[in-house]
Parts: sequence; structure tokens; C-alpha cells
Amino acid sequence: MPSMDVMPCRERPEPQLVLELADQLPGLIFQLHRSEDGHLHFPYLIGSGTRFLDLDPEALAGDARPALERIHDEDYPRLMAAIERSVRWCTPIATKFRLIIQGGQCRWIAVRAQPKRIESGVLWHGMMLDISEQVAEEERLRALSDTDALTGLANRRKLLQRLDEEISLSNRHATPLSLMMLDLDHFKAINDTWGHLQGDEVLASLAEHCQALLREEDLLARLGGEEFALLLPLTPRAHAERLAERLRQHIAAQDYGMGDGCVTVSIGIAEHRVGDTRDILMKRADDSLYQAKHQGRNRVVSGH
Ligand SMILES: Nc1nc2c(ncn2[C@@H]2O[C@H](COP(=O)(O)OP(=O)(O)OP(=O)(O)O)[C@@H](O)[C@H]2O)c(=O)[nH]1
Repeated sequence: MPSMDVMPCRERPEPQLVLELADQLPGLIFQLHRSEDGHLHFPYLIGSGTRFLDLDPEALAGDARPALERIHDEDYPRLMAAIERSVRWCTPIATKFRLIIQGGQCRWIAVRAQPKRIESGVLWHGMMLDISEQVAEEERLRALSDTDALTGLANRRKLLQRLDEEISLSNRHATPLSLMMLDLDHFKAINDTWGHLQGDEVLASLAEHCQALLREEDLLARLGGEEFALLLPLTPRAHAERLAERLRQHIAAQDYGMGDGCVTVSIGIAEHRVGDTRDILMKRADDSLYQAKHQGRNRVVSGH
């Protein structure tokens, strides 16, 4: 006869109220037991989550594996590490993971559980909540805060963040990295002649045209106004120069509703040098752009 602590729910005379309350939870409450040999099982598991997450309390009372096997591969090691930490330091488990449900869909689950040492091992009392809707909303907001509303490109914030990551990779692995600054030529005149709305359309279609020539890992961002930046991981300067020339010609060849050649860009290029900070790399690309403007616009200048 197991102690009352780890007695399966079906053998417990729970008050009706507890069962009704648990049934209103968008998740479940549980006990998780880990014996000294590491075997995990859920002696107690109730709540509406057992139904919509398709968890069978009877089977899981003897063995947690049918549930653990449905945890997303990317989250499994983190969850197991959280359990191990909790065993070792007697600290609560507080993490989230994806559980695969019928049809291969994933649900995000937040778990909080307090451990207690008992004679037969460790026993957690805890709760799991389905937080899929909150996670989707957070992702939507994150995407919004990284995106330029007019063009749908990454914004300056996103570019700076990726630049830091790519510079760190380039420094660590000595891999090439190039940065381009692109600025529309005489854009004020386009706005003045054709109107601000037409100007907006130029910016949006230019973004679309450029994007079509890029690789997935390249990051094109709108820095503001008529200025764009293009981050090119694993790209040495010579390749960036060829791409810049292709972009320049492609942009000048489009019509934009104003006739060919009305919209041109000047492009400055800098290749990352080991030890360059983000600001230095941006400054070097900006200097090249300045020279491209100074030398007459509609051209590419690559810094050495
Ligand atoms: N339509 C539109 N215009 C913008 C936007 N942001 C900035 N601008 C305009 O872009 C123009 C930039 O003008 P300038 O900085 O003088 O540069 P430019 O006329 O392109 O000249 P150069 O860069 O020297 O070739 C200004 O008229 C701004 O009002 C935008 O979101 N939409």
C-alpha cells in the first residue's frame, strides 16, 4: 500500500469541490514522484488539461514516460535539467515547454512545482497551465517591435541586435561578414515631385525588389527615412561588391510608376575586421556611402 502522499488519484476520496475546481483550470494540478532510481510517475493528475492535452492519468500514475515522450525535442533537455536541478538543490521547477498533441500540433505549457523530499525519493506538487495563446501574442508583439511598418523589413533595433550576434560569430570563427548601407538618391525631389504617398510606395517596392535578390540569412533593414542597411553573414567584401552592383542596377531598372532610372541608390560597403565593434563597422560602411554620394550617386563604394 503506497503512502497517502503518492496514492494515485483514482484511489483517493477527493471532495467534489476539488474536482470541480480543477476542472475549471486551463491546465492541471499534479504530483510528480521520482524514486531513488530516477523513475518518474504522476501519482496525482487532475484538471481539464488531462483531456485537451490527451494525458491519461491512470497510465501516467505508473510511468511518466508516455507524457515525457511527447515533449518537443528542443525543450526536453531543458525540462530534464530543471528536474535534476530541483532534485539536487530542492528548488522549485519553473519553466515552460512544448507538448505535442494529437495531429502533431504543439501546445506551450508553463509548469511550476515545489519539491519535497520523502522516504521514497522526491515528490513535487505543482501545476501546469496551457499558455499557448500568451506565447503566440508575445511572438506577435516581438515581431512587431522588430519590424518597420512601411516596408515590412527589419527595423534598426533588429539590425543592431543581429549585428552584435554576427560580429561575435565572425570574431570567434574568423568568418567573413559584410555590411552595406544603401541610401536613395535625391529622394526629397521624388517626394516633392510625386508626393509623399508615392514616395512611400517607392520605399516599399524597393524593399520588395531587393529582398528578392537576397539569401535567407541576409538581413535587410530600414534604418529610417530612405536609408537601408544590409547585413551579409559569411560574405567577403568581393562578394558583397558584386551583390551591391546587382542591387544598384536592379533598382535603377525598375519603373516605380515614374519611368526607368528615376530611382537610384548609392551604396557603401564595409567588411568586418576582427576587433571591429558594431559602431566602427557601421561607421566604416557609412563613410563608404558618403563617398558614393560625394562621387556623384548611383554607385557602389567599398571601403578598404
Ligand atoms: N515618402 C517618404 N519620404 C520620407 C520618409 N522618410 C524620410 N523621407 C524623406 O526623404 C527625404 C530625404 O531627403 P535628404 O536627406 O535631403 O536626402 P535625398 O534627397 O535623398 O538626397 P541624397 O541622399 O543626398 O541623395 C526627405 O524629403 C524626407 O522627408 C518616408 O517614410 N516616406
